[in-house]
Amino acid sequence: MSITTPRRTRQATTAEADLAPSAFTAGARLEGARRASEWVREVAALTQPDRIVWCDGSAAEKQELLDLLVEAGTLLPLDPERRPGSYLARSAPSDVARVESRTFICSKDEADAGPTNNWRKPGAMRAELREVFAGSMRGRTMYVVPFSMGPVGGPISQVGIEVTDSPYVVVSMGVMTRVGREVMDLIDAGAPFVPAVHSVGAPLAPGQDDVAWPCNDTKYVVHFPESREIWSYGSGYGGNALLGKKCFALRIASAMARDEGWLAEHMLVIRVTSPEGRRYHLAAAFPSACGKTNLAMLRPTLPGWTVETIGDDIAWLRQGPDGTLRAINPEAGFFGVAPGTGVDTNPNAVATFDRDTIFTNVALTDDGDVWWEGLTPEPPTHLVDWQGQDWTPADGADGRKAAHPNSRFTVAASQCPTIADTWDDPAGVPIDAIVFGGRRASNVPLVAQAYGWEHGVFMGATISSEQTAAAEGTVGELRRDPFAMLPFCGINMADHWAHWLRVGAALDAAKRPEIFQVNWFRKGPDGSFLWPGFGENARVVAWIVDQVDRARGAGPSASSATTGSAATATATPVGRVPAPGALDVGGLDLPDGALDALLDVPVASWRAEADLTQEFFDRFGDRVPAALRAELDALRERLG
Ligand SMILES: Nc1nc2c(ncn2[C@@H]2O[C@H](COP(=O)(O)OP(=O)(O)OP(=O)(O)O)[C@@H](O)[C@H]2O)c(=O)[nH]1
Ligand SMILES: O=C([O-])CC(=O)C(=O)O
Ligand SMILES: [Mn+2]
Repeated sequence: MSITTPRRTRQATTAEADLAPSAFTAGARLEGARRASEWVREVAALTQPDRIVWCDGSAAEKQELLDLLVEAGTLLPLDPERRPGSYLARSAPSDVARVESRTFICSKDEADAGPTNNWRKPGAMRAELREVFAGSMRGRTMYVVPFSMGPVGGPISQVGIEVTDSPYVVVSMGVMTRVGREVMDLIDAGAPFVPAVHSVGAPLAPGQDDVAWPCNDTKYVVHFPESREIWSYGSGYGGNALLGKKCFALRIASAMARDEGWLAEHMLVIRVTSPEGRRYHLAAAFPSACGKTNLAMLRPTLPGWTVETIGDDIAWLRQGPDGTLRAINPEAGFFGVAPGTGVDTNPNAVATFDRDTIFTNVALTDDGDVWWEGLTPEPPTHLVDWQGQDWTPADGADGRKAAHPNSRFTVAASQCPTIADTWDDPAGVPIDAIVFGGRRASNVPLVAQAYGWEHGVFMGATISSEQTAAAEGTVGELRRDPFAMLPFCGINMADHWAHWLRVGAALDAAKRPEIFQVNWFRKGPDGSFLWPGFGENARVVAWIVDQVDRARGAGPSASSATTGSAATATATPVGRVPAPGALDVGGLDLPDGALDALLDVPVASWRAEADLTQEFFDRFGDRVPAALRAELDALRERLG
């Protein structure tokens, strides 16, 4: 099979090159096959690729592209005995994470982007893009990738087309989304699609040799929320270049969701089964590199409990015909953080990427396998690091990492041993609890339950977290990351909160999810984590679902009764935390006083935090919903 579908394979002609790039004046969502090929022609006229290839998402096409990438030096095949069907990519050292300073929301009205986004006037941005994209694909092939976010044709799903000059992006999109003819058939039949243009921004002059990881120092990740368009330039890195993921499924989708009454969130989704066989679904929002993939693949240490994976990064939620809030995972793969992912912390992830995986910016072992900090307790005696340099444990002792802190694995969700049989149900799964989290060394308790939907939205709106390596910037710096959506919200963040209040109000109280906040990252005075985390987080999950049962009057579960506690929760100013004895810590080797320290709500620092919340809210002026201002007042009252 060829990587081209003959009907659509075509050379860009001079006549096309003369066409005015009217894609830049798109006002409404593009519809239908004619508009798809017209749009592709317009982009080609602007970017001037040597060749246009329409992708069909087949296995043969994938293999052809992989072979091409190996030949180009972008991918290094790993040892087929140790890691069948797997490859290592080393990016340019400057192209390793999302570029938030170069990410733009170009709504017509600046206030619709809000103070947390970089806004540019759409017209001015279009002019700028026209310049950088002009001829940007010269000497390269432009691939046309029709993709679906969510099961193809599902009631919560959406389709898009990404054109890209990066075969690495094509292969990755094939793992992360559903690519293929069925998607093109939907578009041919008139389904509206999100047009997404990507170029690495490295045109080749005739005869010029390519580099292994073409990219450009100038980068743009641009969204036009009203016309639902995406333009990305200069980067090959996941979150900047796989446009179905953050750009579409979060930034564009958050605008669609606001207009259409649903939710697009940076959330994992899991199915939890208690020892009595009761089933629950949790959706949890943590900022980048704060534990979503790990919670999504949790292997419970509590006997009798099961956790199954629905999604690890993005959820689309919508009220279903039965009145429950239903969630789908719009993705088809995982683009997971490698460092810290090991046999001890996340054995399910390790089993997932045992084959058919693309690793980016990890280290290479002498026997043709991969390694990174945390994969095994001890590093091999020799490695080639993520930049292709020799590395020994002595370098590690000097603080030189073998793998980039934001190195990643790209792998199909279907390979996960704990994937739920409902993970790709087009109708989604009914959500019982929503969890917000962040990386906080102090103040924020291990777990707290909101006093109601509005308080829960307040919790989500006020999350702060220490910055990680997933984006450029200073790692460890504390920043507000409301709903874990700070870098991903395509609308004014305060409007996102108002939208959550509306969605909650429209749900039947008996079916409305309970809202919680968690923090796996609280530290003791010696700077080490107080909570063991990972599989032990099942203990917190068990308390959460027991609280859900109680809120619904379903009565305590037998498993919670074994902890022998009548009152399961204690009211604190920030929410209900587990009452003494209510959190099952049996068999856990916690240091003396650790549990009290984990659940402590220090009033003085929370008063200071409330003042900071007021300052934060003030940045959004009168767009902050009155209900959230009232929640801040109520918090201050509880703090005394
Ligand atoms: N201490 C501790 N670390 C954790 C825990 N869960 C995850 N981590 C670490 O946090 C880092 C990121 O975890 P992930 O689960 O990949 O983060 P994510 O939220 O899926 O990140 P994105 O893909 O960037 O959105 C890894 O190094 C993990 O090992 C936990 O419970 N405790
Ligand atoms: O999008 C990416 O590059 C990876 C990711 O999940 C995040 O940063 O939250
Ligand atoms: Mn993410």
